[in-house]
Amino acid sequence: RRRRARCYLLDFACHKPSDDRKVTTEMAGAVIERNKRLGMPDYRFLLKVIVNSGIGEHTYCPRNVLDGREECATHYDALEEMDAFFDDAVRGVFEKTGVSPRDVDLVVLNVGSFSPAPSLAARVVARFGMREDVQAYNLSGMGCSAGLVSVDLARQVMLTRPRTMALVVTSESCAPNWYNGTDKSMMLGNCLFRCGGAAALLTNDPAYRSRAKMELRCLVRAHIGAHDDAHAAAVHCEDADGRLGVSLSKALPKAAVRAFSENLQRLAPRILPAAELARFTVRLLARKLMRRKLKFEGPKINFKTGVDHFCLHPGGTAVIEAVRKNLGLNSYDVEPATMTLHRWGNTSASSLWYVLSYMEAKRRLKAGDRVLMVTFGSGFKCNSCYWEVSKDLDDAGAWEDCIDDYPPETMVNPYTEKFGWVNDLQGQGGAFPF
Ligand SMILES: CC(C)(COP(=O)(O)OP(=O)(O)OC[C@H]1O[C@@H](n2cnc3c(N)ncnc32)[C@H](O)[C@@H]1OP(=O)(O)O)[C@@H](O)C(=O)NCCC(=O)NCCSC(=O)CC(=O)O
Repeated sequence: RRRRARCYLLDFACHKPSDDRKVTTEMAGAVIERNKRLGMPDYRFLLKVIVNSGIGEHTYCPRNVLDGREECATHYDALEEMDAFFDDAVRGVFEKTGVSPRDVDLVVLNVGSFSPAPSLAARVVARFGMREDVQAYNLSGMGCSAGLVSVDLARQVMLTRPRTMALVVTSESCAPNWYNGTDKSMMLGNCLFRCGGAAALLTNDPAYRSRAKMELRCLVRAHIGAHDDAHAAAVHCEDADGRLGVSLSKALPKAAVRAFSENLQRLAPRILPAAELARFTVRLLARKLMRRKLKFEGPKINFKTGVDHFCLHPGGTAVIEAVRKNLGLNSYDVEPATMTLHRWGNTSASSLWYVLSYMEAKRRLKAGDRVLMVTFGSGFKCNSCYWEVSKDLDDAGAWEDCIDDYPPETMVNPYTEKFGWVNDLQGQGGAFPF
């Protein structure tokens, strides 16, 4: 049973869409101009959010948006986006590892807001010619935290099956999910979410141990959906005019922190050294005895005593900042998440694999290092997992052609320079003189 409980990350690959799908400032301006429902206050709102979003000029959009068809996406558009991802990242992880699709025993796929029949997991099985006895699971509707739900599911199945090779496929569908209305909490999604995806091979087969990049030490899931405000923090819904989109509430960063502390309460005893836990207990008791009059500086519990690298979901600047403050991290610790947001945007559940890839490309990950992955998602959930790095890692992956440019000299994007004039114009309406 102990052998089956092992879970090795053999390798992973992140999707890099083709260059012609990049969302430049001009291209974003053209999409905004096309939406005739928007007025001057909406332009100002969009400008403010895009400028402060932490997103650069190299993120990717689906082809239908590029072609000006964001209001009338077809089923084919959604499938085309997924196929481009499969052909790049899924094929990529097979090529990197030399594992054949016919060696795969288990497929776990998560894509939140596109759930065709046959399922996308079945599409992967068919596209790569997998065996007839492959087990395929398809998760949807689970938001940005689903990547670790997939890892958990693969791990749970592996507990019952020795020598299993699992393919975990993680993405989000952007093509049919562009929001065309004027509800601010839903317009936010257009500014943050971008195309991306990742595929990872996990196994409990000890024969692969020496080739594995990391070994999973523990995985903890917290779900605070029983609280109404947390449940309503990220919702796929229609606005007052019946236009579909994802509503992100202003309370989302607060829900993230709440779910995070639930998660950490269970995670900390499993990953932190006894000395740090003892220090924290003493501090807690002292505070209780002094009836909370004692004031302590710094983080309540020091996660750096058990974690070398923090692989955080780049949900948005406010989400990264809330986690940074909560854990008492510095800018070096959150650099991988911040740079991922800048280069790729929020690619939902696959984001954390880009963050991990950044760490690897920067040669931060050395044998024996401990990596904490933390993701947040609708529900509201916080899932985390704790890995031990098996060897020094240096694969630049999807960052290969740009890793030396990060961190950039300035994180300021050119939106203010090009569209700052919307703040100078008076009035509520009017055309967008792009
Ligand atoms: C959107 C931001 C980049 C904006 O940054 P700013 O520094 O400009 O912050 P700010 O608070 O002043 O916000 C600017 C303006 O946007 C408005 N604003 C902010 N958040 C809003 C929201 N959710 N709905 C409606 N309006 C909103 C503010 O009121 C303000 O308007 P005014 O100027 O009129 O007062 C940041 O707030 C941010 O990162 N928010 C979190 C984004 C988020 O929810 N990410 C999670 C994605 S979901 C995810 O990853 C997981 C999942 O759910 O599955």
